[in-house]
Amino acid sequence: MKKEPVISIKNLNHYYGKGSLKKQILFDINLDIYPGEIVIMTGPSGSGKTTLLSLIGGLRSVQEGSLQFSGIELYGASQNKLVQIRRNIGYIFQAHNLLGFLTATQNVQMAVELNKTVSQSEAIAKSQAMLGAVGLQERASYYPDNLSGGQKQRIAIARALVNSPPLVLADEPTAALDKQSGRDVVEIMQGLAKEQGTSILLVTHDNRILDIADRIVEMEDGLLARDSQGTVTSPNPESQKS
Ligand SMILES: Nc1ncnc2c1ncn2[C@@H]1O[C@H](COP(=O)(O)OP(=O)(O)OP(=O)(O)O)[C@@H](O)[C@H]1O
Repeated sequence: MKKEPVISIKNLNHYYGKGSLKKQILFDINLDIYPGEIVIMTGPSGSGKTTLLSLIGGLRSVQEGSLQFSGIELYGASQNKLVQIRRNIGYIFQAHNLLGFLTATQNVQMAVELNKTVSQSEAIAKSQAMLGAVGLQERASYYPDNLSGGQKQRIAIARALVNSPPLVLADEPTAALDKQSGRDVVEIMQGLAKEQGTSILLVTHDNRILDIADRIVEMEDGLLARDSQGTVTSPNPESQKS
C-alpha cells in the first residue's frame, strides 16, 4: 500500500524579476516526499535550493505548476491558507533564529502556544520534555547567548519538532557548526523524525552528513538533476521495487 506524499510537486517553475529582467530560476521540478522520509538536497550555490525550499514551506507564492502539501494545493492559495500551512511545518535555518530575550524553554514554548488549546503549564512541560529529548534538560533556563552554536541549533530542532509536524524544512542546519556538533545535530533530528514519522527536507553543502538521508536529490541550474529514490535505503517499500 503506497502512502500519500506529504509533498507532491508537479511541473513547478519559478521566476524572479519582472519584464525584461524576468529570469527563470526553477525549471519543471517534479518531486514527491513521503511520510517519514529524510531527503537531502544538495547542489551548487545559486542552483535554486533555497527558492524551492521556501516555496515548499509556503514562504513564497507558487507562480506556475502544482505544489501540494498533504493534498492541499498551494498554487493559488490565499495568504491565510499559507499561514495555516506554515503551522504544520517545522523550520530550522542556518542562523537558528532564536529570540535572545527568551530562555531555551520559552523559545520552544512559543511554538507550542501557537496551538491555542494547549494550556501554559502543558506548553512548558512539553517544551521541557522536548529539550530533554535533544539533550538540553540542564540548559532549559539558559538564554541563547550563554549556549554554544550546537546547543542553540538543538533548541531550534526542539522548537521545530515540538508539535510533531508532518514536515520539517532545514536550510544548512550544520553550516555554522564544527564537525562533531554538526553530526550530533543531524543525528538528533534523524532520531526524532523517525520516532514521530516526520518527513525532513534538508538542504546542505555538508558532505559529512549525507549518510543520514533516505534519499538524495541534487539541484543544478534550477533543475532537479538527480534523484536517488530507491537506490539509497528508502522507508517507502513501493519505491524500492524495480
Ligand atoms: N529575491 C530574489 N530576487 C532575485 N533573484 C534571486 C532572489 N533570490 C535568489 N535569487 C537568484 O536565484 C538563484 C537561485 O537562488 P537560491 O538562493 O535559490 O540558490 P541556492 O541553491 O539556495 O544557493 P545557495 O546554496 O548559495 O544558498 C540565484 O541565481 C539567485 O541569485
